[in-house]
Amino acid sequence: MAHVHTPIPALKLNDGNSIPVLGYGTGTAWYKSGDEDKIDRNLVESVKLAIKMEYTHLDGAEVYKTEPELGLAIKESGVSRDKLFVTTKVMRNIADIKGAIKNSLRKLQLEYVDLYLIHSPFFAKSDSELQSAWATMEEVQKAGLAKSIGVSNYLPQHIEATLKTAKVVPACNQIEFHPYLQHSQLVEVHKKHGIATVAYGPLTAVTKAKPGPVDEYMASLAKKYAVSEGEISLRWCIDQDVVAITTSAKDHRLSDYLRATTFKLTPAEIKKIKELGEQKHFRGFWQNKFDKDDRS
Ligand SMILES: NC(=O)c1ccc[n+]([C@@H]2O[C@H](COP(=O)([O-])OP(=O)(O)OC[C@H]3O[C@@H](n4cnc5c(N)ncnc54)[C@H](O)[C@@H]3O)[C@@H](O)[C@H]2O)c1
Ligand SMILES: OCCc1c[nH]c2ccccc12
Repeated sequence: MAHVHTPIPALKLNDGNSIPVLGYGTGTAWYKSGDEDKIDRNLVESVKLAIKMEYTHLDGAEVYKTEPELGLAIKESGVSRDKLFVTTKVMRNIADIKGAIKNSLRKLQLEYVDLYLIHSPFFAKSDSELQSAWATMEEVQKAGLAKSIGVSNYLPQHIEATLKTAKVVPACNQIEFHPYLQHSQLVEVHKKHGIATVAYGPLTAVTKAKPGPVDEYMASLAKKYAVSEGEISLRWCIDQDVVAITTSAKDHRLSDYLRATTFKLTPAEIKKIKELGEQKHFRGFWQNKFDKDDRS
């Protein structure tokens, strides 16, 4: 297990804060379907190992029920709070965002999170519900409970509706993003407003959607850079200024992923993956919420 000690670089957000370009997620491989109070020590130890490996960006959510483990790992790591970038999200308690963040902070044993996200727009039956939820997010930021505020799983129409009344532009939109779901229209909207794109499921093309048109090319790039196809996938995000959130319950994968910070793809390579990826459409999350063919 080769440890790579290149610090993970950060991207500047529109509010002046910085977000590390590679994050460790506690959804997917880790979320708990059972009792939130029953601590998963494997997760605590995995987060501590990640922090030791110099991952600083940790992604949680109230619905993953993993905030207690994140909090314990941060505490037991002994790393100072200001060296870490902690995200959590609100979904179940969207009707009481202030109560939700206070509850999350209590479980995380933290005074503030670096980034607080509305987990999805699907709670809203009207634009005004999106707008009033966002106004409450702004209050949460003002109160110092979250350094940055953003959204997740928003489509262009949700962003435009939110921006009509927003005082603060969302710092980011965390979305499923990989060669088979490039959201080109949405990413254009992000760029226009200075909203950072944060990718979840960045490995999807090589872990869940094979066989596909990028397979052969990804394999050739993995050989060229002496990394795995997964790290090519992460680098493909990072080289487009897209923050990548990945995870694994396997220690060796966490260390392998860090190789994504040690090389760069050429503009031609980025473009070729883009073009090959456009030949296939695949969505791994929230299939019941998005229109089957919606690639925006
Ligand atoms: N906002 C949202 O709605 C939302 C949705 C999904 C995920 N997320 C966040 O993003 C994080 C990462 O999401 P993800 O897990 O889909 O990301 P990912 O695409 O990086 O996949 C990681 C998974 O792939 C597995 N993997 C890695 N290499 C592999 C290989 N060679 N072969 C087979 N499997 C391999 C890992 O063990 C891990 O389980 C989540 O933990 C969560 O924090 C957010
Ligand atoms: O963010 C990941 C997608 C998601 C939505 N609701 C959940 C509940 C438990 C685990 C993951 C999710």
